[in-house]
Amino acid sequence: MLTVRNLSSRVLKPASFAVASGTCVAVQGPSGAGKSVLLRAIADLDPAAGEVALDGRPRESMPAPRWRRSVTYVAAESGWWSETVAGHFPDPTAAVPIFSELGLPAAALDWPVLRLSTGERQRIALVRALLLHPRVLLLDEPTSALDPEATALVEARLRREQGRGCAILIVTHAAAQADRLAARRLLVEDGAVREAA
Ligand SMILES: Nc1ncnc2c1ncn2[C@@H]1O[C@H](COP(=O)(O)OP(=O)(O)OP(=O)(O)O)[C@@H](O)[C@H]1O
Repeated sequence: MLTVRNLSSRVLKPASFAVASGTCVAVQGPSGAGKSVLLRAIADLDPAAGEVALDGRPRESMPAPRWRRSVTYVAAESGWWSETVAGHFPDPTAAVPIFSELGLPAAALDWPVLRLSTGERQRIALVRALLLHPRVLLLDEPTSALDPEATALVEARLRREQGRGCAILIVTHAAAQADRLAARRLLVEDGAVREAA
């Protein structure tokens, strides 16, 4: 269970909600409303006041890198620090089965990052996060550049993550995707977060 209480920042108005293990919550709202800011604040990537806890354990009780491995943020545009795809994986062979699940060929490990399409980047960034076996996935528009087939593959994988108890917060502008994946919706408007009816 991820618990957020009075989480606030320069952009974010105090937000309180919980996401149970194995459930998915869609985060929706207009462009610039604060959806990414919310996810980044939960992941402890930007300064924010308030309390965030995982299964009752406050995030202050663990080192920040450990928190971010358990509560993993996948940005809309991820960072890359190595020339090839394989350079982003401590154990590239472990990535191969998930590549396949997401419709990526194993050969993509040898590709230079520079040649990757936006949709390939999105999926490979997701693989990086999945290999951490996080307790919570914070996904920022993870399928915005994908065709319907690849989107379906990603959604199937996310359902499996839920099945193993992962809690998911997914920012999506696609109402149909929220319907398919999420049991609840959070609406972000002008930095304020509320439960959608
Ligand atoms: N570090 C920051 N300091 C000040 N303002 C910021 C910071 N980061 C983002 N903002 C602003 O906060 C607002 C919310 O940004 P955010 O990226 O969360 O929007 P969003 O809801 O994710 O939008 P989109 O759907 O377009 O991705 C924007 O006006 C943005 O310019």
